[in-house]
Amino acid sequence: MMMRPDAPHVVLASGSASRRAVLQAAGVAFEIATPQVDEAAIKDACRAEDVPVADTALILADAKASRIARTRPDDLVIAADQMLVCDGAWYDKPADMEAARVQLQALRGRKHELVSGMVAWRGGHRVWQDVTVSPMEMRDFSDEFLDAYLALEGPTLLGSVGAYRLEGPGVQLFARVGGEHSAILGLPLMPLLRFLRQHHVLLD
Ligand SMILES: Nc1nc2c(ncn2[C@H]2C[C@H](O)[C@@H](COP(=O)(O)OP(=O)(O)OP(=O)(O)O)O2)c(=O)[nH]1
Repeated sequence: MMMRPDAPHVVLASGSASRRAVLQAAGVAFEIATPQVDEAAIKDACRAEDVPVADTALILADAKASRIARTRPDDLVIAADQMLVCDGAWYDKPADMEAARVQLQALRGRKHELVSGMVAWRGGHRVWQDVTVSPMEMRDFSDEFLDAYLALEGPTLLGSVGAYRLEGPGVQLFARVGGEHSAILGLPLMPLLRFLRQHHVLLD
């Protein structure tokens, strides 16, 4: 690992397999803790109060980090939340495969943004935050292509805010993608690794 010997204990407050895989592959040593947060209720409240999407992502990330940080004041707790916005409408992880089909049909041939909010908490408060926006554009794929994609990927798509996975055959859904690959998968590494070096976690 690329960790400093005096690094604080790092906790990823997430139940996301994608985030865990991205951080692990980056050579960061961390523990996983899965926060119990009613994200839908927070999202609904933010939508009702016209909270901007970037602020909503940070509010959700804070909710996850603070739940775990409360009992771990000395650890560095990292959390993230990713929102999908298309022409002002917010999309969420699909409830089932039919919802995944409907969502992909709504996004095809159009541009959308993935808005990732990340926070770090230590000593009972937020010590860092970042918002990264990934511009995405789906091609106008056929229903035949969509049927084949849904059959191939199956329920793995239900864990993704876009009802797609960019890695693997999901890349065929797109006309163009923008920004870091890791940001699309839910954990923007460039800003996070910069912070971890500044916070004396990773070797500089
Ligand atoms: N494998 C994969 N996952 C993706 C992709 N795009 C988005 N995701 C996943 C990453 C996150 O797990 C999820 C975004 O939803 P959330 O930010 O609410 O996170 P989630 O509830 O899954 O986990 P967490 O809140 O961190 O416990 O979508 C992709 O292209 N590939």
